[in-house]
Amino acid sequence: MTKPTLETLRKGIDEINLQLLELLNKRGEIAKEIGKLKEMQGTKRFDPVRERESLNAILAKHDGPFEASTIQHIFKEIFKASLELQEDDHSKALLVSRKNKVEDTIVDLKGEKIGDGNLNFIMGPCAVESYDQVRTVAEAMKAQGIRLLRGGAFKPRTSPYDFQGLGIDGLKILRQVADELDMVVVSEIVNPAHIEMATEYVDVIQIGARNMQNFELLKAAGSVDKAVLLKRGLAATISEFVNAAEYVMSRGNTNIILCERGIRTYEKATRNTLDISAVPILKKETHLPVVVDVTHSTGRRDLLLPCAKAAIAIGADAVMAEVHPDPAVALSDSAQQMDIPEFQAFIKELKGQPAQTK
Ligand SMILES: C=C(O[C@@H]1C=C(C(=O)O)C=C[C@H]1O)C(=O)O
Repeated sequence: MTKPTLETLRKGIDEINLQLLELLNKRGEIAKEIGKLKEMQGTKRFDPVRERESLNAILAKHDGPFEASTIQHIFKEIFKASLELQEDDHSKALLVSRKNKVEDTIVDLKGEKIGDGNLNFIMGPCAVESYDQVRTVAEAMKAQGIRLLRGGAFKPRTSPYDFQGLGIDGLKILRQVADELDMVVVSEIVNPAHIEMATEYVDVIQIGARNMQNFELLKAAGSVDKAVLLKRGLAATISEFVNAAEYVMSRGNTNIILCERGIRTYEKATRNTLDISAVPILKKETHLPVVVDVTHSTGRRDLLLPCAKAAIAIGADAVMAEVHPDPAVALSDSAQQMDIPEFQAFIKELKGQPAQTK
């Protein structure tokens, strides 16, 4: 008897591959038929009891050379794929997904559009400290044609002993200044019970990175008629981020702006690592506008401009950054806020950028 050669052995494998392929597809067709029957009967597609019985029957007949656990794993994958075949594509696509809506969502904030192909800016102090502080920054913004005014009134700080924000008084200051100068208020809300109250003062409810998976807050924000700016969590994957946006949209609120604000990595040179590739991924997978917060992602004033340029070049709909009349004495984030001359130079430089390619 001649020993089989590598070539003949591989030929055997090739034939089996094709048999497996044919059998898998035959099995898939049957699973689809079963799916239709279940649809008609109104029964659940996933049937763990049936899967357990099938696995037991398979394992009872199993006799090497693979480990039983390996066989179980392979068949479980087949069951899972069969189950997916039974679910129709539309019911699986998220509301925020491009599969569900091909056109870009444009969020219109009192005439300021985000997501219409033109670059916009969301600027303002990290935290609202006083009327004069907000008014000074807002006037400087207005002079540059920027109307989207951000400012924190409820500040989720890492330390409970750091400045926690002025709360409702801070929202009132923002509203007053915005009304005086015809601007739009973007401010973070941290408590689901505050959402209703906030709608009186803010035009955009910001959900901060630390609350990206605060599902009760997401649901509350999804239930009101106010735009939501949702920041990516510090350690959230893109899929988790997209699902957080889905929580908001599932409650009926379609005015959502996504914000990439850097993620936590091992790198210490910046406060967070700006995940710039998240921008085109989010734009491809969802129909929502995407903003890049260059302040929190970098935590460094010297990196604001280059990172904003990168954000614009890669297709961000808006750039978010913080401005304070005197950053050195700011009650929060003093190392990363721009003063007013720096802000003016920043905008001048960015407005000279070539138009983004879409
Ligand atoms: C095909 C069915 O639907 C699902 C898929 C299964 C499979 O691929 O074997 C088993 C049970 C269900 O979770 C079925 O119910 O028989």
